[in-house]
Amino acid sequence: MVQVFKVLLKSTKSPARAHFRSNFLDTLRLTVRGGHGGNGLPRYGGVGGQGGAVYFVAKEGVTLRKLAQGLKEKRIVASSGEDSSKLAIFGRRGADQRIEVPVGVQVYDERQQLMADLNEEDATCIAAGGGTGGCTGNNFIGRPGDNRTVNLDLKLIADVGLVGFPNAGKSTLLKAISNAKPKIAAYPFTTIRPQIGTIEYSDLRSISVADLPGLIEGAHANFGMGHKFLKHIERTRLLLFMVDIFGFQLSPRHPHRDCLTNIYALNKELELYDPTLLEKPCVLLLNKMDKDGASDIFTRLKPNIKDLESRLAECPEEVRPSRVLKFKYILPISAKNSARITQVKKQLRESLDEVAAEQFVADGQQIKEKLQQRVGVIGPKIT
Ligand SMILES: Nc1nc2c(ncn2[C@@H]2O[C@H](COP(=O)(O)OP(=O)(O)OP(=O)(O)O)[C@@H](O)[C@H]2O)c(=O)[nH]1
Repeated sequence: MVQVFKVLLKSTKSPARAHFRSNFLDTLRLTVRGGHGGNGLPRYGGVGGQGGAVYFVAKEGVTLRKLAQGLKEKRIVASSGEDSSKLAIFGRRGADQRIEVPVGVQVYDERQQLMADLNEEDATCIAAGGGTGGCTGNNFIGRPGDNRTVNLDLKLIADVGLVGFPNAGKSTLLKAISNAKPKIAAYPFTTIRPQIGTIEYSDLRSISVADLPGLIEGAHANFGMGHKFLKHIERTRLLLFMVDIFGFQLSPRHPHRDCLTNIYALNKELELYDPTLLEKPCVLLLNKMDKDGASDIFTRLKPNIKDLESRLAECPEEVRPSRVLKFKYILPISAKNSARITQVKKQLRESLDEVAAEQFVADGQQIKEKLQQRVGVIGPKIT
């Protein structure tokens, strides 16, 4: 009987669902409390030890999932400071709680105010300070430490953010240009977590590319996974758009959109998420050029893709952006056959170098302006 139940219960578990379960965790909510300050000793003027603090340190290789699994509970409390005593007039400080978090985590308090942006290795943030020890200022009664709920929000850091609708061939491209091993299948939503691949060049230069899945038309209205993964795009320096040259249809209930309309739709989704993203430099890849008829479509649409304003009026209103993208490069490729992949790598590198050069000039100008403001008109002349 037990065996029968076991079999029956097992059979209710759909194998397909297991595939959709993602191990990726990019937000984590924790309660943190600094240690209580130790009491002072009024008779001897003894000072209680300060409570320990809870602090976060950014470390490569740490993931939020590992962190969550490593914690016994989602409440982290630092130790209290020691009371002052005749033997130890100055009470010992309570032990801190050091929590390692992934690089790229932003720490928000309960009011959703940003407390810290831990975007480089060893960046540190005190999440909850310890209470002060008892002393003359507080009648020798130790104070409680900070107590708050914090949200850890991970935003991946990559040089290039790869965006496109499902089934465009993003995973295939990532596999062809980098060391990543994403899952590839002929149905949409195969990729259910952001993947990062690294492109290695012969001169040891490397560029990281993040495949940001789940973007669909209407994601801004929380369709599908909504904009869950789009936040990761904020920290990329270059956007790499990918569309299927034959267009895309999300489901039989949705209209089939041709390649140009899909570019407008991607443009619109980004605009709705954050209009400043449209200012990022971007490159467009038109994929599946190996298939029959692809070259004709490309020849026909190329002038319109180069100048997206030209056919904007014909674009269906629901996917029409108010500001169009301007691509640095437009490349027809076949990710599957690795056709023009070397050129993609080359263009990505060149585009990033251009971005870095522009940033360098902009930073220089900013420093100059700041210096000029500081020295004013009577200071030394800054050229
Ligand atoms: N003919 C052809 N098929 C391709 C090409 N690139 C990808 N495909 C196929 O298109 C399908 C989808 O490819 P994926 O790489 O999984 O697409 P994706 O954009 O990562 O899809 P999601 O995981 O749903 O976001 C697969 O069947 C691929 O084999 C190409 O250049 N030519």
